[in-house]
Formats: sequence, structure tokens, C-alpha cells
Amino acid sequence: MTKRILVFREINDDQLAALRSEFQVDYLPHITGFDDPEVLEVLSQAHGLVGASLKVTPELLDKAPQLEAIASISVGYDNYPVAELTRRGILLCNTPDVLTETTADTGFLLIMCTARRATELAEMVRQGRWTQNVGKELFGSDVHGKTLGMIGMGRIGAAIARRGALGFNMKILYSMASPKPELEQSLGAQRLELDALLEQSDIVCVTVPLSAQTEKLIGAEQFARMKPEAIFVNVARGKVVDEAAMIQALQDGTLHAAGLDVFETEPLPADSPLTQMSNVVALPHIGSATHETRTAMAQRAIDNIRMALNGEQPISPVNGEVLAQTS
Ligand SMILES: NC(=O)C1=CN([C@@H]2O[C@H](COP(=O)(O)OP(=O)(O)OC[C@H]3O[C@@H](n4cnc5c(N)ncnc54)[C@H](OP(=O)(O)O)[C@@H]3O)[C@@H](O)[C@H]2O)C=CC1
Ligand SMILES: O=CC(=O)O
Repeated sequence: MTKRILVFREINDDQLAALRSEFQVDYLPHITGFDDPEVLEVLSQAHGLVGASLKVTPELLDKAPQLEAIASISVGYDNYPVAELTRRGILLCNTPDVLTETTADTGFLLIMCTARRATELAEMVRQGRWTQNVGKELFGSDVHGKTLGMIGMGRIGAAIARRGALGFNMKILYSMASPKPELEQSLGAQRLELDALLEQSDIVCVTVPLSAQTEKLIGAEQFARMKPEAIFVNVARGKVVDEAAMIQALQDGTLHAAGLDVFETEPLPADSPLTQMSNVVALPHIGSATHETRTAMAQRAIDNIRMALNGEQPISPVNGEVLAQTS
């Protein structure tokens, strides 16, 4: 029997053709949820899912009785009920490593744009409001030589820290991670408690996954601990931050500026105060969104689903316990 896969994120034509040579593929790259009756009909027949950014709930799994594996085109897997998938023997795979450097580039882009007020000043030029030399009220702050506090020091955190230490001569602090002796040696990174990191950093950058332990990790109390001139950058997940508290801190000056790729609700609602603040650089969740990296992520997901549905060990399983159950 040819197995059936629902692909719910855009992939390249050659990748789709390769999948179709082996599986029956329902290609619905633009769906925004699984509620539509036609989508539910496809889901009820699917052995595999390949996609990203849509919430998969236990209730939805009830409607997918054939499901054997999900290959997320993302490294973060907070959209999936991992314990429930494991309980049902459904394998979940993700795409670590292939997006690390691109997402770190985005993190550094946000650091640079926010510190140097690049989007605000570019907008001034674009609108024809550059009528005199830029005075000190529009100056930014240096990035080189400053202290960069990394909240989370995994693959992406370390890649941002490496850019900061080696490219910009920054002092690196880190928190919310196990000790990293190699990075302490190579980058001079120093591990601190979160409160101390917040108090000492000029730029604070969040790279921890969203989980029950990290939800709203950064709120009013944490913003109040930061230096008055500190910059806050989030390339992880919006819900790691108490967004209302961040907006309040930006409005009342407790927080100087923020560079954000991720938000509590995505797409960011047009009426969010964050869209109007000149001290906020907001990007539409594009951490990994380059041609090269999205192609590599899709390929990893395709390799994962092929292996999973053919009974082989996929490259990057999240719930490897399922493999142990079936082998
Ligand atoms: N903006 C975007 O487009 C993108 C966003 N992301 C986000 O970035 C996150 C990090 O990715 P990546 O660096 O590859 O992940 P890693 O697993 O390599 O790193 C996670 C880091 O967070 C630490 N951590 C702290 N608390 C927890 C916890 N409760 N559970 C798990 N880890 C914890 C880990 O500690 P330890 O070192 O001890 O393991 C580690 O240092 C993703 O989960 C995703 O949400 C990823 C890609 C693109
Ligand atoms: O947000 C993106 C991811 O890969 O996770």
C-alpha cells in the first residue's frame, strides 16, 4: 500500500516530485489550520504530516487514526503535544542544525538594527524626512565591545555568542543552560544566574525553547532588572516573554528598545502597540527564512518522513522513545 502524506508548508518542486515518486502526497501549503472539512478528510487518511507553524492538538490526533509520523519543518516543536504523540506511538521529527547559522544571523541582525536604530532611520530616509544632519537625539549605541547576555546557550545561542565574541569583541554571559566549558574556553563566556545576567548585560538575547518551564520566563520583574539602556532581543518564541509586560516596559522607558522576530500571537495583530513603537524592530518570524536554509529544512523533513514511514531511524527524531517501542 502506498502511504499518504499531507504536506502543509511550501516546498520546492523537485522536493515535492521526489516525495510523490514514493508516496501519495496531498499538497496543501497554504492552509492556516486543520478545521476545514476537506483538510480533515485528508488528515483522516494521512500516515505522515510534513509542515510547520500549525498547532497539532490531541483532539486533532483523534481525527488522524492512521498517523505514524510527523516531520516538522522547524527545530522548535512547541506546536506538538509530544507526550501524547509518544503515547500513541507517533514519531515526531524536527530540523536542528541546518537552520542554526541562519537564525543566528537573524539574531545578530536584530541586535544591530535595534542598537543602531537602522529601521527607524531607514524609514526616515525612505519617507523623505532626512532634511538635516542626524543629531544626537537619533544616535544609536555601539554593539562592539558590549556585554551580550544569552538566555539559553544551545545551538543558536552559541552561534549568536560566537558572532558577538569573535566578530564584535563582546563579553559573553549566559544563563538558563547547562555549563558549556568549551564556550567558556573559546569565547570567554561566563555562566551566571538569570538575575545577574539581566543586571550586567547591555544586550539580552533569548534563545530558549518554549515549554512549560520557559513560558513567560521574562516579565516585568526581569525587565526592571535590566540596565536602563539595555536592548532586548527575542529570536526564540514570543510566549517565552510576557508580551504585555514588555510593551509596558517599552512604553514607560524601563526597557530601552527591543528587536523581535517572534510574538505571542503570530502574525502580529496590526493593532499591536509593538507595530507603532520607534524603539522596536519587529520582523515577521523570519529567523530561518532564506532560500538556502528553508530548502535544507524541507529536505531534512522529507528525509525524516521517508525514513520514519519506511521503518528506518530518521535523522532527527524528537521522541526517540517511539523508535524504542517499535524496534
Ligand atoms: N525565530 C525563528 O525563526 C527560530 C526560532 N527558533 C527557536 O529557537 C529555539 C532554540 O533552538 P536551538 O538553539 O536549536 O535549541 P537547543 O536545544 O540547541 O538550545 C536550547 C537552549 O535552551 C536551554 N534551555 C533552558 N531551559 C530549557 C528547557 N526548559 N528546555 C529545553 N532547553 C532549555 C538549553 O539548555 P542546555 O544547554 O542545558 O540544553 C539550551 O542551552 C527553538 O526551540 C525555537 O523555539 C529556532 C529556529 C528559528
Ligand atoms: O521558528 C522556527 C523553528 O524552526 O523553530
